[in-house]
Amino acid sequence: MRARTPLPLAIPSVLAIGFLFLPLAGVLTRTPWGSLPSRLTSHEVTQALALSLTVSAYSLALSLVLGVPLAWLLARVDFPGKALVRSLVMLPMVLPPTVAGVALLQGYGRRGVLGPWLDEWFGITIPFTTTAAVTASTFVAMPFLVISLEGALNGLHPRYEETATSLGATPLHTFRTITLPMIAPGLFAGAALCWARALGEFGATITFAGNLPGVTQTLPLQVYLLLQDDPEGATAVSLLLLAIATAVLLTLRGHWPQTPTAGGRGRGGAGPGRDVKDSSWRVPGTTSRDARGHEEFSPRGVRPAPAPTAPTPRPLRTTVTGAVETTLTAQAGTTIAVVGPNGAGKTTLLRTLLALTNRAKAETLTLGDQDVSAAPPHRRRIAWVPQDGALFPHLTALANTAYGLRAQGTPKNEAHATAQQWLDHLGIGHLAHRRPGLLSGGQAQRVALARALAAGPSLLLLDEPLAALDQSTRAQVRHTLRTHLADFPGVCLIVTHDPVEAVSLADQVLVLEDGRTTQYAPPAELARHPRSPWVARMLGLNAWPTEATADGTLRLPNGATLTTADPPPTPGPGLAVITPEAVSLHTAHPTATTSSPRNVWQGKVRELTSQGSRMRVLVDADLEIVAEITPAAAAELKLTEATPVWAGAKATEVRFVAL
Ligand SMILES: Nc1ncnc2c1ncn2[C@@H]1O[C@H](COP(=O)(O)OP(=O)(O)OP(=O)(O)O)[C@@H](O)[C@H]1O
Repeated sequence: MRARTPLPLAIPSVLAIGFLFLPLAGVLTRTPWGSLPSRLTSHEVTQALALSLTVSAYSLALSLVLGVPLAWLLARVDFPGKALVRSLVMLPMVLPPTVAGVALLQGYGRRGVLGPWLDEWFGITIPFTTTAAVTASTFVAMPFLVISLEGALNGLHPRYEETATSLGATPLHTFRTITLPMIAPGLFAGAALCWARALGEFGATITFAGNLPGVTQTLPLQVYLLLQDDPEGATAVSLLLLAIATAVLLTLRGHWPQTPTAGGRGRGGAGPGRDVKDSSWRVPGTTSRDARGHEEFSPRGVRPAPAPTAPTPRPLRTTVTGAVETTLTAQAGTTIAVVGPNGAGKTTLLRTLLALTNRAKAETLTLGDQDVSAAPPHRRRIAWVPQDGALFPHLTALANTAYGLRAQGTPKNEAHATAQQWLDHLGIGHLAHRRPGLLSGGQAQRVALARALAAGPSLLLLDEPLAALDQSTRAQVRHTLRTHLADFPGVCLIVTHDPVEAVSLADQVLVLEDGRTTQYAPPAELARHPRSPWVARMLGLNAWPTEATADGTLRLPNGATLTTADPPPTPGPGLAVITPEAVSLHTAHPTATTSSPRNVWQGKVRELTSQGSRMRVLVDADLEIVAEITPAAAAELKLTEATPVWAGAKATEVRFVAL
């Protein structure tokens, strides 16, 4: 239900509307409707109209040629004095037009800064010519195009262009096929505003170009002239300008940059900011089961089509230095999970391999027998699937999937046929003609994977591919990923925060902490010998850095000691690890009971969470320790937050991992 408009807001709003509308109503009521056709078809008016259209068209063309690159520069390049340049661009928007005319005279007039040179070198005189009218119009109108386009470019997340590049598109191809279509509404709106402003330009034109019929006398100038001895004629021409301006605004409806329209710019696919749980973008008539990506792996019971031709297997060898330091070698067909705390450098590592950042450098990057360390992003054959998929919203699932092949020069029919095979292979062939805006999060992720695989990469980079999906879709897409990564002959790096994903999808786990490699090992090795407290905790274990002493006890940083039944043969640093299931909880000191663990801590329950059919209890003692117990045991102990408890672990349950 819509909220009622509050009266204190409604009254000034109505007044504002009246204030704006009244003068326009005046024009409408005072227009000499009877003589309107003859007045508007008179020689003077048609001549001025033709001149106005010519001047505004040239002005638009000039603004596009100069303004588009300038907008791109302002939006995409950091350079000294950028704020100053932006202010300069906006200045003509706020400058009184007559002042703009005076400035133009001082710049390009006969006695201006550039005028004498133009006259001397080229014999060109600008003032009081049609060129002057075009110059004046461009001066005041171009800022509208630049500002509007800069806004559109800023609103376009670079992820789209970067993904296109990773699929093999050259910068020019990316600009033509991704940037331009995606900023088209902003460009269109900016161009229309620029043209309309040029059409209505008066002050700068009359000052710099004069009022010469057939040369510089545009419609606004004619209105001014007519007003002096034919007010009705002025009203008639004003109506013409009013009609043109209204037509422009009506055409622009819904094309304003930043207008939050459904499926608008930058929101296609699982685009940035998209809530994949939002059901509003589902296809009408599809069941939630369909729209959430369930049961679609084998639509209509058909087995997924076989994979189209795959690239030759290529192992990976790389050494990365800078903000991230790591050395990786992996056999072809290996899936590597990249894990680590927030800010550890996982995304930076992927962007380094893609050559999309200068914060770190792949000193060596060899894929198979090819050294691509110095190759630009589009020649590396490294396909990237960003976290949200970044499907190109203006292309269908099929065209998205064919994008890499098309960018690499494959003819359209062939590329589309191969793309269809990939979509079939991933079980989403029936969605080929849908735009990303009509795909669910799970479907969009599969299309993004199909698009990456279809480009024939040697290295596949997946940045948290399941992060934006809800739990049940996540399980489905994980299954799809596992199936298809098993077939992928190159190396695949998956960034993830989810230990289940790391363990279930990967052959190797790369642990990054603070930009450095803590561990690079198979998941089982990670579980057996976690090399840092973070790794152990990621795997759900209790772990503390410790120092094994000569007497066989483990000394913790806070001075406390742990007793282990299996003391290390030599003293040294390591991790003390206890599984949560091995921690027992008691309401009294356990020495008073039959079971008597050698390690006992007194503390308070800080947090209780359920984990499947078990309860995880976080206890604050001298150290933080997690116990995993049954709900029945939790109920028996009457555990709630802040309940005082004793936590115990037998010496046989304390494991020492040497570092
Ligand atoms: N463009 C940048 N300029 C400077 N520092 C950056 C830039 N991007 C990221 N960083 C910093 O680099 C470090 C690593 O960031 P990165 O995004 O690679 O981490 P991450 O492991 O992917 O983190 P998360 O798990 O939160 O996504 C962080 O400290 C981050 O603040």
